[in-house]
Amino acid sequence: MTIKVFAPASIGNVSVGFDLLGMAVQPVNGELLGDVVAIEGCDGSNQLAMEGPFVDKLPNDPKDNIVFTCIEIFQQALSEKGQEFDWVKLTLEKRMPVGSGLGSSACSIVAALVALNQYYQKPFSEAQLLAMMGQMEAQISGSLHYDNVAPCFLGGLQLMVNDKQIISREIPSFSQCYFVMAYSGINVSTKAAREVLPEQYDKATAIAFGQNLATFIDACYRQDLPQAMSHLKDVLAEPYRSGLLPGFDVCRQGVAELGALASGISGSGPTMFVVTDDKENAEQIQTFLQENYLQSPAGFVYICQTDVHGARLVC
Ligand SMILES: Nc1ncnc2c1ncn2[C@@H]1O[C@H](COP(=O)(O)OP(=O)(O)OP(=O)(O)O)[C@@H](O)[C@H]1O
Ligand SMILES: N[C@@H](CCO)C(=O)O
Repeated sequence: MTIKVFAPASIGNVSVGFDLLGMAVQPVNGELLGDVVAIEGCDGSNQLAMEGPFVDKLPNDPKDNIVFTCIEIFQQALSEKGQEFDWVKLTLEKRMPVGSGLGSSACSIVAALVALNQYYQKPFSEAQLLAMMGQMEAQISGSLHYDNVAPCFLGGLQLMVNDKQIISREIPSFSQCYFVMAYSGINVSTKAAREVLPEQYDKATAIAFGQNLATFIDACYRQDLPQAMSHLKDVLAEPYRSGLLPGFDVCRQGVAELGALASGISGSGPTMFVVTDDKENAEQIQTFLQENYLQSPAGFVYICQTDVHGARLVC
């Protein structure tokens, strides 16, 4: 029997929590914004097939795909537990553009590891799986950060905590909000977008960062939308990354004039996210971004809300 797992797109950083905060999103029109991985048993050796709208952006050799590495590390972990295993064939439906800021590699990693855990009868706990997901993401982006894999796996708004047993805790999000996600259609590598950041920050920036994050989290717990939105500011990455994103500053100004509550870079970009609590306003913002932010035919704009489910089995 074939098992199929879907893993959703996510907003890394959510402006205030560089590497520490992430939120899963789902389009309100019901489309699947994320990757799907199917798994079944096979003979001889492990296999990976690839399909989907963004398959041409992946490495040609399946062995260079992060999903193949997921199979290898998962089976190695099974061996270390003394558990025998059979060979598997995975099929990756690559629905997410690579280097998009939507957690594209995280979607593949999470869908693959959840599918493997399901196929092999759940040998690993949620925390063990999340640790493996972080390890895989670090291999791709060059640094360990969970702000895409954790929300993609667990759903909702997730805050990374410095505790290996837990790794991530869910924070109450704003279920009334719409997140307009505009992928401009260009590729921004996470590694490159990390290299433009300074090694050190000054005291005023450190204080502003701490205040924004703490105030935002407090507002989430009190469901105080105005306070949350007035502090949704990125003082660490956005000042250095906005130059990599053609049209970002102009569009930011444009959506503010349309009444957006806040906006920012999703992960390392180029996707921009815009927050509003009004559906009609979300539609206006969607049209504006379609007309002004897209740089290539590969771009798209979705109106999303928080995805509270995370990775899940699909038919
Ligand atoms: N299944 C996969 N999905 C995405 N990228 C993959 C996959 N397998 C291998 N790669 C490679 O990993 C790298 C991913 O780069 P990067 O981390 O910048 O992208 P990303 O994860 O798509 O970014 P983002 O999190 O901003 O969406 C690319 O070089 C890509 O070829
Ligand atoms: N927190 C990571 C997310 C990458 O998508 C970064 O901003 O580099």
